[in-house]
Amino acid sequence: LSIKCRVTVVPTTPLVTFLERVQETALDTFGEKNFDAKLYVDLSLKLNLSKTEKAFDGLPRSGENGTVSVKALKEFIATYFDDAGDDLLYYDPVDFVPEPEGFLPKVKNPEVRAWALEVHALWKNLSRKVSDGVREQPELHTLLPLPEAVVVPGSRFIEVYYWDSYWVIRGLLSSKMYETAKAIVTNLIFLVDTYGYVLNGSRAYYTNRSQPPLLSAMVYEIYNRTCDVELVRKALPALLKEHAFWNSEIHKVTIQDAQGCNHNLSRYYAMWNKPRPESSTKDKESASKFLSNSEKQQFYHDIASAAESGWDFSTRWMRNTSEFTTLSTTSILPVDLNVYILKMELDIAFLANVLGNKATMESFLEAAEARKNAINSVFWNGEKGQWFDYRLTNGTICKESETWQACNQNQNVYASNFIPLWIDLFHSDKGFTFLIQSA
Ligand SMILES: OC[C@H]1O[C@H](O[C@H]2O[C@H](CO)[C@@H](O)[C@H](O)[C@H]2O)[C@H](O)[C@@H](O)[C@@H]1O
Repeated sequence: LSIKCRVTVVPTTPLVTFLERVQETALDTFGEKNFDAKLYVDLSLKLNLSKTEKAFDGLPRSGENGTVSVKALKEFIATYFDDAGDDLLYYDPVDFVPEPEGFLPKVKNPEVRAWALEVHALWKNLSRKVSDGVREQPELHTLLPLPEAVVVPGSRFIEVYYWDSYWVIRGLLSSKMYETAKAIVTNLIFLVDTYGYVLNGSRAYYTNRSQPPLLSAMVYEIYNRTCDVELVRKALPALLKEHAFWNSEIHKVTIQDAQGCNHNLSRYYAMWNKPRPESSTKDKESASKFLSNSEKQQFYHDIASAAESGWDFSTRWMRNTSEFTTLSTTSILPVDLNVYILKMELDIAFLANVLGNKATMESFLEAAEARKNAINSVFWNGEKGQWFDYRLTNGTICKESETWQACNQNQNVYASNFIPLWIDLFHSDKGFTFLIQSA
């Protein structure tokens, strides 16, 4: 009756595959000290891929392992590639002013205000625009051609990230930078239109997974500040598509409670079963303990799914908390993901109402009610006053449904056990009352 869940794999680009080879060679040549695998998959080509590959294959190699010398590899990289980050240009955000009018009116302490203004000034440092070259010849870049200006997390993360954008937007709204906030949402909608979901980040090697789904929360926050109905009109179809993605066959799991009631919940489930290109050398080393190809593939799938959770990497996803190779992200129903999807359902209902679309509003209020019940039936633990992640008995097997067992709740304490308190719906009962009483 049960069948093995197939892992859908979203193929990457020939450029990413080639850059992984360069990455591996660089590790052999330059050694582990200060090695950052991501740097190599962020390089962009100066010439076309076949010419570059030909030159790479022609590099002189020596010794048993065919090592390339430091000098030859440095020369090859300088000749054939632009530096990582060269394809993203510094950008002056249109709505940035050094001290916005009405900035954080409740913050009176002068030192805290000065610090807040320093943080505010970071928006200028972190704003970028994808260069025209990426749009003209996308095959030379792993950076994706987003249409609008972007705000990047910074440091080695020189592309847009999905869930980082939520906090970026919260900050931008405090800084009164509404246009920049809307541009970020436009980019994320572009990703949904192009791929069917918001990618982990705007790189060709991130197309196989998403990240904690907070797009609806971004639209909701912006609408509350700006009352921009056009933004809502543009966003709603993308939000409906994203909701379908997180409830798709691979993400959705049904749990039957003791009363025989079925509850649908979602899990992280990347569409990938190979090393992550941005950390390929590290992932291969971690997987070297497994002998069979299918065990390796399962492990890679769970690594990419942990990256999809935004919690890469936490003991939360491990069967044995001291052994990384027991990572089993896809066999866990996470509290936080389901709360984000519940929030998405409530936001969609709210936004549909803004557009006068009553049918969508009603169907999403119903979906939210069902998920709230599922969260309380499957995750809530009255004795401990928390919502716990739920371990599936056999996550890789697709069954019609699985019967709830108390022993499958992971009773370790993580911040995510309290995420339901983010949603007003949970304030009147359970954890909130419990926390107030304990306090
Ligand atoms: O701030 C950006 C993100 O940084 C971390 O994850 C990202 O880097 C990983 C390795 O380079 C990659 O595998 C992962 O998919 C990326 O999202 C952090 O864990 C994320 O929470 C954060 O969004």
